[in-house]
Amino acid sequence: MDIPQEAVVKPRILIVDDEAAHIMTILSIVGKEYEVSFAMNANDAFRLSQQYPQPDLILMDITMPECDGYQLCAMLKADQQTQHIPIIFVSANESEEDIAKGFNVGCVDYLVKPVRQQELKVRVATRLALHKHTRSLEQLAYQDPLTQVANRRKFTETLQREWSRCVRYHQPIAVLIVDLDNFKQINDSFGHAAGDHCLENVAEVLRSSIHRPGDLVARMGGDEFALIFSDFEPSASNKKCRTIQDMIARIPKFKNSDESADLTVSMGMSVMYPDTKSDALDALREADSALYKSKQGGKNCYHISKPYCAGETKLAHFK
Ligand SMILES: Nc1nc2c(ncn2[C@@H]2O[C@H](COP(=O)(O)OP(=O)(O)OP(=O)(O)O)[C@@H](O)[C@H]2O)c(=O)[nH]1
Repeated sequence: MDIPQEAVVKPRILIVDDEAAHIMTILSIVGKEYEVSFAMNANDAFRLSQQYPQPDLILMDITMPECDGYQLCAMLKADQQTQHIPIIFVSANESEEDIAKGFNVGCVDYLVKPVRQQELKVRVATRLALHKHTRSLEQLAYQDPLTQVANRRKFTETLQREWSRCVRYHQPIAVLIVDLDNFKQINDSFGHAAGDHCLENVAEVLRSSIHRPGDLVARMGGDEFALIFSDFEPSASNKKCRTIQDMIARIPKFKNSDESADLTVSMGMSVMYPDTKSDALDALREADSALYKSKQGGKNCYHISKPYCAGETKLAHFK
C-alpha cells in the first residue's frame, strides 16, 4: 500500500553545538532523512527539548560556553518532561575519562569528531529504532487500551512522584475519583459497545480538564477514573468538580427504540498539603471515602475532602 508522503512523520533530531560549521556538517549527513532543528546554547536546547513536538534524539556537543554538554545532559535527564529523550554526545574530546563521564551523566552513545558519515547515520538510525520500540512498550505498560488514558500503574507512580514534588515545594495536591452511575444498566440496555463508547467519551472529557505537565487522568478499572491535579489551589476544588460534572452532563443521551438514559457520575475529591508524616496513598484513600459518601448520598453528586486545609470544611457535599 502506498502511504501518502504527508502522512509519514520524520523522526526529529535536535543538534546542539556552539559552532555553526559543526551543525552544518551534521545537518549535511542527517538532514535528508530527519526533521532537524538546532540550538547553539544550553538555554535554547533546553527550551526546544521541552517544546512539543519534542525531539526524538539529541546530538550534543560537549565543549560549550557557560553550560557544557555534561551539565546540559544531566539537566535534561533530571527533568521529567525531557528525561526520555536519548542523547548522543558528538565531541572532539576522545579520552577514556571524557567518554565515561558522558555515559555517567546519561548519554546513550558517544561519537568522536570529526564524525564519520556512515557511522553517524547508522548510530542515529539504531538509536531511533530502539527509542521507538521502548516508547511503544511503555505505552503498553502504562496506557489503558480502550480509552488511551493512563492505567492504574501509571497513576500510582505519578501520584508518588507528584506527592514528593509537592512535599518539597509545599504545594497542595488534589486527587479526584470519578465513577459512572449505574453503568451496568447502560451496558445491559444498550450493549457492551455502547458502554465502551461511553467510557471513551468520559475519558475525553476528563482529558480536557487537565492542563499541567504534572496532572494525569487514569482509568483505574471498570467504570472508575482517577485524576491528579498537582499544585492545586484548594479554593478551586468546587469549580473544578462542577465543571467536570457539567461537561459529562452534556455527553449525548443513550437511546434505543424503548428507552433513553442520562449519563451521570459520582465523584470524590481530596485536596491536601502533603507532608512527610502522610503518604501519597492517603490522598487516594480520602478521595475514595468522599466518593463513597457520594454513592451513599444518592449518586450524581460530589464530596470534597480537605483534611489539612486550614479554615476549610473537612468534608463538603455538593449536588
Ligand atoms: N462496556 C464496558 N463495561 C465495563 C468495562 N469494564 C467494566 N464494565 C462494566 O461496568 C459495570 C460496573 O458495574 P458496577 O460496579 O455495579 O457499577 P454501576 O452499575 O455503575 O453502579 P454504581 O457505581 O453503584 O452506580 C459492570 O457491568 C461491568 O461489567 C468495559 O471495559 N467496558
